[in-house]
Amino acid sequence: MRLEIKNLCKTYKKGVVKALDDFSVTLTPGVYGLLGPNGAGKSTLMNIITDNLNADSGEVLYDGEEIKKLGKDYRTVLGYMPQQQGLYDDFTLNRFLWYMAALKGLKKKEAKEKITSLLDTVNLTNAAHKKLGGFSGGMKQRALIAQALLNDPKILILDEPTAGLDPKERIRIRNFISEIAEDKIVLISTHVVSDIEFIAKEIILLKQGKLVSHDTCQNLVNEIANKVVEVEIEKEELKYFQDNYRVSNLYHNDDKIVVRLVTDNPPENHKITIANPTLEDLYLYIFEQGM
Ligand SMILES: Nc1ncnc2c1ncn2[C@@H]1O[C@H](COP(=O)(O)OP(=O)(O)OP(=O)(O)O)[C@@H](O)[C@H]1O
Repeated sequence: MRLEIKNLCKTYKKGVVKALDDFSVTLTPGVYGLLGPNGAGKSTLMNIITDNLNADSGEVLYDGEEIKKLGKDYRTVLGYMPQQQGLYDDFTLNRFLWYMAALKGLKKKEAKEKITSLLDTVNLTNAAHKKLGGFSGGMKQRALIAQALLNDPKILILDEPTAGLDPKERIRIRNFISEIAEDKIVLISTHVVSDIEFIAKEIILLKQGKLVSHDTCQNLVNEIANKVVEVEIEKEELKYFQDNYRVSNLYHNDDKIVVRLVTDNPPENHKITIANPTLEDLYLYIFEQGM
């Protein structure tokens, strides 16, 4: 199974805003993390992949066939969790899931089984008869994930699935995504590096609509080997370092401060220790400009 995304371009406001700029990548079963800052083009890409938005040019192919031509056949293999918006606040969760199951064309028996098991999976069985309007942010996220899985999709597109979740829920959802990903193509967009650092087989880095890089987390962080350093500084020096370096972390050590920097040019005249780079360091290296 393959999803080929080829040379996508998309602009808004009559070409003034370039949201996607010749973006290409091929996905096979497994989890992909789509990482980029606000406005990078993540939602635009997901909307095109889910056929909710037309690209200006380029195409998306599912097993060699254009998704536009596949139409309904493509929708039956697709699960999409959009960002929280327009939830049916007056619906109970149960009614919402039955409604979504009907839209996806599930038979009654199939829908009943699926809804029961998904409610358990997302830990919302006890809330099934409560209205969505009274749900917390985390509960809404879990309801949206459940609806995306109703048709047992082969391609699962998740737009910031852990936004608004507390750490316990975040871990639960992350493990669950990892578990179900075996025979699916799962694309997760996020700003939160830890959501995908350990479960993604590849990370796709998107900046101003352009593909910066896509590779395993290990290969990506290897690109900044020797560029991550811990430096012991005086308190008075902190502002200088914050203004002139990418500071990915800092902590106090007696009367000194230790700053973690991601840099091509480590400071001289300081005690420096080379540190093991993380995906968060890489994110900062790529997306924090002008340093
Ligand atoms: N309907 C629209 N009309 C005009 N400009 C838009 C529209 N949708 C998105 N944009 C612009 O296109 C660019 C990409 O936006 P997009 O929402 O795809 O990015 P994103 O990476 O998903 O951002 P976020 O993380 O904030 O959701 C941004 O500059 C955004 O302002």
